[in-house]
Amino acid sequence: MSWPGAMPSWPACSVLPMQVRLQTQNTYRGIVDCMVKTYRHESLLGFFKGMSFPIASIAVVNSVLFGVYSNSLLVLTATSHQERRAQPPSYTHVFIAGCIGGFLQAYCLAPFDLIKVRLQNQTEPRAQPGSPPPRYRGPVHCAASIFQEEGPRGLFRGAWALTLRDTPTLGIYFVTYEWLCRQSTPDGQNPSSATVLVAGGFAGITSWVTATPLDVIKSRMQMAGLKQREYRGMLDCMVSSARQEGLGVFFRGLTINSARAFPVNAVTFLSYEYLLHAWG
Ligand SMILES: C[N+](C)(C)CCCC[C@H](N)C(=O)O
Repeated sequence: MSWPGAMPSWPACSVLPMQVRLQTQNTYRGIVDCMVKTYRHESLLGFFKGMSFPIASIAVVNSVLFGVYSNSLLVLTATSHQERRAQPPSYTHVFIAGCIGGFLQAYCLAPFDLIKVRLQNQTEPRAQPGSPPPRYRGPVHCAASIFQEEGPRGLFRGAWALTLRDTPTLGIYFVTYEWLCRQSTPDGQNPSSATVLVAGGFAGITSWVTATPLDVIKSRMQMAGLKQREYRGMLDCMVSSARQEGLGVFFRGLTINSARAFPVNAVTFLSYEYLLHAWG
Protein backbone atom coordinates (compact mmCIF):
# COMPACT_ATOMS: atom_id res chain seq x y z
CA MET A 1 0.00 0.00 0.00
CA SER A 2 1.24 3.47 -0.73
CA TRP A 3 -0.62 6.53 0.51
CA PRO A 4 0.16 9.96 -0.87
CA GLY A 5 -0.41 11.50 2.58
CA ALA A 6 -2.15 14.72 3.42
CA MET A 7 -2.55 16.42 0.06
CA PRO A 8 -2.21 20.17 0.14
CA SER A 9 -4.22 22.36 -2.19
CA TRP A 10 -4.98 26.02 -2.65
CA PRO A 11 -7.52 26.39 0.10
CA ALA A 12 -8.28 30.09 -0.03
CA CYS A 13 -9.63 29.65 -3.50
CA SER A 14 -11.58 26.53 -2.91
CA VAL A 15 -14.11 27.83 -0.51
CA LEU A 16 -15.42 31.15 -1.72
CA PRO A 17 -19.01 31.58 -0.56
CA MET A 18 -20.03 33.28 -3.84
CA GLN A 19 -20.53 29.99 -5.66
CA VAL A 20 -22.79 28.51 -2.99
CA ARG A 21 -24.85 31.68 -2.72
CA LEU A 22 -25.31 31.99 -6.49
CA GLN A 23 -26.44 28.39 -6.65
CA THR A 24 -28.92 28.43 -3.81
CA GLN A 25 -30.25 31.99 -3.56
CA ASN A 26 -32.17 33.93 -6.17
CA THR A 27 -31.29 37.41 -4.95
CA TYR A 28 -28.22 37.95 -7.13
CA ARG A 29 -28.01 39.00 -10.79
CA GLY A 30 -24.56 37.45 -11.28
CA ILE A 31 -21.09 37.08 -9.79
CA VAL A 32 -20.34 40.81 -9.65
CA ASP A 33 -23.71 41.63 -8.07
CA CYS A 34 -23.16 38.85 -5.52
CA MET A 35 -19.69 40.19 -4.67
CA VAL A 36 -20.87 43.80 -4.34
CA LYS A 37 -23.80 42.84 -2.10
CA THR A 38 -21.63 40.58 0.03
CA TYR A 39 -19.10 43.36 0.51
CA ARG A 40 -21.72 46.01 1.33
CA HIS A 41 -23.59 43.82 3.76
CA GLU A 42 -20.86 41.80 5.41
CA SER A 43 -17.60 43.66 4.58
CA LEU A 44 -14.51 41.72 3.49
CA LEU A 45 -15.24 39.05 6.10
CA GLY A 46 -18.20 37.90 4.01
CA PHE A 47 -15.75 36.59 1.41
CA PHE A 48 -14.15 34.24 3.91
CA LYS A 49 -17.24 32.80 5.55
CA GLY A 50 -17.26 29.09 6.24
CA MET A 51 -13.60 28.74 5.26
CA SER A 52 -11.85 27.29 8.30
CA PHE A 53 -13.69 24.01 8.12
CA PRO A 54 -13.13 23.30 4.42
CA ILE A 55 -9.45 24.14 4.82
CA ALA A 56 -9.19 21.56 7.59
CA SER A 57 -11.08 19.03 5.50
CA ILE A 58 -9.04 19.46 2.29
CA ALA A 59 -6.05 17.48 3.56
CA VAL A 60 -8.25 14.62 4.78
CA VAL A 61 -10.49 14.46 1.73
CA ASN A 62 -7.67 14.72 -0.83
CA SER A 63 -5.64 12.07 0.94
CA VAL A 64 -8.65 9.71 0.81
CA LEU A 65 -9.24 10.50 -2.88
CA PHE A 66 -5.66 10.15 -4.08
CA GLY A 67 -4.86 7.29 -1.69
CA VAL A 68 -7.86 5.23 -2.80
CA TYR A 69 -7.23 6.11 -6.46
CA SER A 70 -3.59 5.04 -6.50
CA ASN A 71 -4.24 1.87 -4.52
CA SER A 72 -7.21 0.93 -6.71
CA LEU A 73 -5.01 1.38 -9.75
CA LEU A 74 -2.41 -0.82 -8.10
CA VAL A 75 -4.96 -3.59 -7.60
CA LEU A 76 -6.54 -3.20 -11.07
CA THR A 77 -3.33 -3.09 -13.09
CA ALA A 78 -1.01 -5.08 -10.81
CA THR A 79 1.80 -2.63 -11.63
CA SER A 80 3.52 -0.36 -9.14
CA HIS A 81 3.78 3.38 -9.64
CA GLN A 82 7.42 3.05 -10.83
CA GLU A 83 6.46 0.52 -13.51
CA ARG A 84 3.49 2.57 -14.62
CA ARG A 85 5.38 4.85 -17.02
CA ALA A 86 6.71 1.84 -18.94
CA GLN A 87 3.34 0.07 -18.84
CA PRO A 88 0.70 2.79 -18.68
CA PRO A 89 -2.70 1.71 -17.31
CA SER A 90 -5.66 1.63 -19.68
CA TYR A 91 -8.08 4.58 -19.55
CA THR A 92 -10.80 2.19 -18.38
CA HIS A 93 -8.70 1.27 -15.34
CA VAL A 94 -7.92 4.94 -14.68
CA PHE A 95 -11.64 5.76 -14.91
CA ILE A 96 -12.71 2.94 -12.58
CA ALA A 97 -10.00 3.79 -10.01
CA GLY A 98 -11.07 7.47 -10.15
CA CYS A 99 -14.72 6.51 -9.62
CA ILE A 100 -13.82 4.35 -6.60
CA GLY A 101 -11.78 7.23 -5.15
CA GLY A 102 -14.61 9.67 -5.85
CA PHE A 103 -17.24 7.44 -4.27
CA LEU A 104 -15.30 6.99 -1.03
CA GLN A 105 -14.15 10.58 -0.71
CA ALA A 106 -17.74 11.80 -1.13
CA TYR A 107 -18.72 10.17 2.15
CA CYS A 108 -15.81 11.79 4.02
CA LEU A 109 -16.58 15.11 2.37
CA ALA A 110 -20.35 15.11 3.01
CA PRO A 111 -20.50 16.52 6.59
CA PHE A 112 -17.72 19.07 5.92
CA ASP A 113 -19.41 20.19 2.73
CA LEU A 114 -22.81 20.50 4.40
CA ILE A 115 -21.39 22.72 7.13
CA LYS A 116 -19.60 24.86 4.54
CA VAL A 117 -22.80 25.34 2.53
CA ARG A 118 -24.86 26.20 5.61
CA LEU A 119 -22.31 28.70 6.94
CA GLN A 120 -21.74 30.32 3.57
CA ASN A 121 -25.42 30.86 3.12
CA GLN A 122 -25.65 32.95 6.27
CA THR A 123 -25.69 36.47 4.95
CA GLU A 124 -26.00 38.26 8.30
CA PRO A 125 -23.19 40.73 8.98
CA ARG A 126 -20.79 39.93 11.84
CA ALA A 127 -22.58 40.03 15.21
CA GLN A 128 -22.87 43.53 16.54
CA PRO A 129 -23.73 44.30 20.16
CA GLY A 130 -27.50 44.06 20.57
CA SER A 131 -28.17 42.39 17.20
CA PRO A 132 -29.55 38.83 17.20
CA PRO A 133 -26.76 36.23 16.84
CA PRO A 134 -26.54 34.39 13.51
CA ARG A 135 -28.17 30.97 13.48
CA TYR A 136 -24.83 29.16 13.40
CA ARG A 137 -21.97 30.71 15.38
CA GLY A 138 -19.23 28.67 13.70
CA PRO A 139 -18.48 25.21 12.28
CA VAL A 140 -18.62 23.34 15.58
CA HIS A 141 -21.83 25.05 16.63
CA CYS A 142 -23.26 24.39 13.17
CA ALA A 143 -22.39 20.66 13.35
CA ALA A 144 -23.85 20.40 16.88
CA SER A 145 -27.07 22.22 15.88
CA ILE A 146 -27.60 20.03 12.80
CA PHE A 147 -27.00 16.96 14.95
CA GLN A 148 -29.53 18.12 17.54
CA GLU A 149 -32.19 19.44 15.17
CA GLU A 150 -31.93 16.93 12.32
CA GLY A 151 -30.29 13.91 13.99
CA PRO A 152 -27.03 12.18 12.98
CA ARG A 153 -28.39 11.51 9.50
CA GLY A 154 -28.88 15.26 9.15
CA LEU A 155 -25.10 15.59 8.87
CA PHE A 156 -25.28 13.51 5.70
CA ARG A 157 -28.03 15.55 4.06
CA GLY A 158 -27.30 15.80 0.35
CA ALA A 159 -24.70 13.00 0.59
CA TRP A 160 -26.36 11.05 -2.21
CA ALA A 161 -26.28 14.00 -4.55
CA LEU A 162 -22.65 14.54 -3.58
CA THR A 163 -21.80 10.90 -4.32
CA LEU A 164 -23.54 11.07 -7.69
CA ARG A 165 -21.72 14.32 -8.43
CA ASP A 166 -18.29 12.99 -7.50
CA THR A 167 -18.21 9.34 -8.59
CA PRO A 168 -18.27 9.75 -12.40
CA THR A 169 -16.72 13.22 -12.46
CA LEU A 170 -13.64 12.10 -10.54
CA GLY A 171 -13.28 9.25 -13.05
CA ILE A 172 -13.33 11.95 -15.76
CA TYR A 173 -10.86 13.99 -13.69
CA PHE A 174 -8.16 11.31 -13.66
CA VAL A 175 -8.76 10.26 -17.29
CA THR A 176 -8.34 13.89 -18.46
CA TYR A 177 -5.18 14.25 -16.40
CA GLU A 178 -3.64 11.01 -17.71
CA TRP A 179 -4.63 11.75 -21.30
CA LEU A 180 -3.14 15.26 -21.28
CA CYS A 181 0.06 14.03 -19.62
CA ARG A 182 0.47 11.25 -22.20
CA GLN A 183 -0.15 13.65 -25.10
CA SER A 184 2.74 15.88 -24.12
CA THR A 185 5.24 13.38 -22.68
CA PRO A 186 7.47 11.02 -24.73
CA ASP A 187 6.73 7.34 -24.04
CA GLY A 188 8.27 5.92 -20.89
CA GLN A 189 9.18 9.32 -19.41
CA ASN A 190 7.74 11.19 -16.47
CA PRO A 191 5.73 14.32 -17.28
CA SER A 192 7.48 17.63 -16.58
CA SER A 193 6.23 19.91 -13.78
CA ALA A 194 4.76 22.28 -16.38
CA THR A 195 2.84 19.39 -17.98
CA VAL A 196 1.57 18.24 -14.59
CA LEU A 197 0.38 21.77 -13.75
CA VAL A 198 -1.43 22.28 -17.05
CA ALA A 199 -2.91 18.75 -17.16
CA GLY A 200 -4.01 19.04 -13.51
CA GLY A 201 -5.59 22.44 -14.16
CA PHE A 202 -7.57 21.20 -17.17
CA ALA A 203 -8.54 18.00 -15.36
CA GLY A 204 -10.04 20.21 -12.64
CA ILE A 205 -11.96 22.32 -15.17
CA THR A 206 -13.32 19.30 -17.09
CA SER A 207 -14.40 17.64 -13.90
CA TRP A 208 -16.12 20.76 -12.55
CA VAL A 209 -17.89 21.50 -15.84
CA THR A 210 -19.43 18.03 -15.79
CA ALA A 211 -20.13 18.23 -12.04
CA THR A 212 -21.83 21.64 -11.90
CA PRO A 213 -25.46 20.54 -12.63
CA LEU A 214 -25.36 18.06 -9.76
CA ASP A 215 -23.42 20.54 -7.64
CA VAL A 216 -26.39 22.93 -7.83
CA ILE A 217 -28.80 20.18 -6.83
CA LYS A 218 -26.50 19.01 -4.03
CA SER A 219 -26.26 22.52 -2.52
CA ARG A 220 -30.02 22.96 -2.70
CA MET A 221 -30.66 19.61 -1.02
CA GLN A 222 -28.22 20.57 1.73
CA MET A 223 -30.06 23.84 2.35
CA ALA A 224 -33.43 22.09 2.48
CA GLY A 225 -34.37 21.41 6.07
CA LEU A 226 -33.21 24.89 6.98
CA LYS A 227 -35.03 27.87 5.58
CA GLN A 228 -35.64 26.80 2.02
CA ARG A 229 -38.26 24.40 0.81
CA GLU A 230 -38.11 20.72 1.53
CA TYR A 231 -37.70 18.48 -1.55
CA ARG A 232 -39.14 14.98 -1.89
CA GLY A 233 -35.84 13.83 -3.33
CA MET A 234 -33.18 14.68 -5.89
CA LEU A 235 -35.51 14.31 -8.84
CA ASP A 236 -38.06 16.62 -7.25
CA CYS A 237 -35.31 19.16 -6.59
CA MET A 238 -34.15 18.96 -10.23
CA VAL A 239 -37.63 19.22 -11.72
CA SER A 240 -38.85 22.04 -9.50
CA SER A 241 -35.62 24.04 -9.86
CA ALA A 242 -35.77 23.71 -13.67
CA ARG A 243 -39.51 24.56 -13.78
CA GLN A 244 -39.15 27.66 -11.66
CA GLU A 245 -35.83 28.98 -12.92
CA GLY A 246 -35.28 27.41 -16.35
CA LEU A 247 -32.51 25.05 -17.48
CA GLY A 248 -29.87 27.71 -16.86
CA VAL A 249 -30.16 26.90 -13.18
CA PHE A 250 -27.98 23.82 -13.72
CA PHE A 251 -25.06 25.97 -14.80
CA ARG A 252 -25.08 28.38 -11.90
CA GLY A 253 -21.61 28.85 -10.45
CA LEU A 254 -19.99 27.30 -13.55
CA THR A 255 -17.67 30.27 -14.18
CA ILE A 256 -16.52 30.47 -10.57
CA ASN A 257 -16.10 26.70 -10.30
CA SER A 258 -13.97 26.58 -13.45
CA ALA A 259 -11.86 29.62 -12.60
CA ARG A 260 -10.93 28.23 -9.21
CA ALA A 261 -10.53 24.69 -10.54
CA PHE A 262 -7.46 25.45 -12.66
CA PRO A 263 -5.02 26.72 -9.99
CA VAL A 264 -6.39 24.45 -7.25
CA ASN A 265 -6.02 21.26 -9.26
CA ALA A 266 -2.73 22.26 -10.92
CA VAL A 267 -1.20 22.52 -7.43
CA THR A 268 -3.01 19.39 -6.21
CA PHE A 269 -1.56 17.20 -9.00
CA LEU A 270 1.90 18.70 -8.65
CA SER A 271 1.85 17.81 -4.92
CA TYR A 272 0.58 14.32 -5.72
CA GLU A 273 3.30 13.61 -8.29
CA TYR A 274 5.92 15.10 -6.00
CA LEU A 275 4.85 12.92 -3.06
CA LEU A 276 4.75 9.76 -5.21
CA HIS A 277 8.33 10.43 -6.38
CA ALA A 278 9.58 11.44 -2.95
CA TRP A 279 8.26 8.21 -1.43
CA GLY A 280 8.48 5.98 -4.46
C1 LIG B 1 -15.65 16.16 -8.72
N1 LIG B 1 -15.52 17.59 -8.46
C2 LIG B 1 -15.70 18.28 -9.72
C3 LIG B 1 -16.59 17.99 -7.60
C4 LIG B 1 -14.26 17.91 -7.83
C5 LIG B 1 -13.04 17.61 -8.65
C6 LIG B 1 -11.76 18.23 -8.18
C7 LIG B 1 -11.40 18.02 -6.77
C8 LIG B 1 -10.64 19.13 -6.16
N2 LIG B 1 -10.39 18.82 -4.79
C9 LIG B 1 -11.39 20.47 -6.23
O1 LIG B 1 -11.95 20.87 -5.23
O2 LIG B 1 -11.38 21.12 -7.25
